[in-house]
Amino acid sequence: MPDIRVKICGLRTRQDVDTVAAAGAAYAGFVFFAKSPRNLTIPEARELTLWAPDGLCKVALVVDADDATLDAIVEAVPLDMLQLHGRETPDRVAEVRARYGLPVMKALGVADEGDLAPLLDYSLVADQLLIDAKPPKGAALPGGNGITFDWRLVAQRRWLRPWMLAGGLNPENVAEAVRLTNARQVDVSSGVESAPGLKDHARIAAFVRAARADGPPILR
Ligand SMILES: O=C(O)c1ccccc1NCC(=O)[C@H](O)[C@H](O)COP(=O)(O)O
Repeated sequence: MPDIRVKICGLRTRQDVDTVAAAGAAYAGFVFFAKSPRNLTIPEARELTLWAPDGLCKVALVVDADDATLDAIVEAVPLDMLQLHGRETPDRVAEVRARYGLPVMKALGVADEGDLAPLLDYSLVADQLLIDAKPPKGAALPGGNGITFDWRLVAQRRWLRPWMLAGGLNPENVAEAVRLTNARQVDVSSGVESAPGLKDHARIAAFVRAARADGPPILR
């Protein structure tokens, strides 16, 4: 079975970064969204991304960020990818990609079949797609809410670009999610936390093992 690539999102400390790298995750996500318990300032993110080892893909997550905000982030923080997690249009995705010369992953929320249609348009302009659960009405955060969607909607699906499954994944359910959907990449945030914004290092290691082994998690 080909390797499953794992993204752990919402890292806030050097220990988080070390744990993610040691566990063998491929991507580390850093959140720039003031309302999030995982939010980082630009200097904090710079410090963590400089600390991160080579080979770990450093992803900045933004929500409907304007050029000035993105300019400030990209100027100060060494990054490998931008994740757009708001209502960015396909044109805006293309604009961001061209302006910064960085790969762009566009996140889209899914609750039912009708939410899948826009994925085609975005797959023409983004480098990757992140298929997440749609946030509940009135939610403060567009992601990181720890809720799943019906994985059968994306089971065995392919788009023009690589895609990543997200939304309510955790060490206990990720193997089943991978088995059912055939996702080759998975993303998690709250499912590896002990409290909002506080990463649980044992759960990070268990998540990566479970995602890759397609078997039950071993929590040590
Ligand atoms: O994680 C956040 O706080 C966040 C805030 C604003 C926009 C997006 C956010 N997270 C995006 C992610 O990539 C999460 O990993 C993804 O939504 C899955 O989260 P979870 O269901 O908690 O695993």
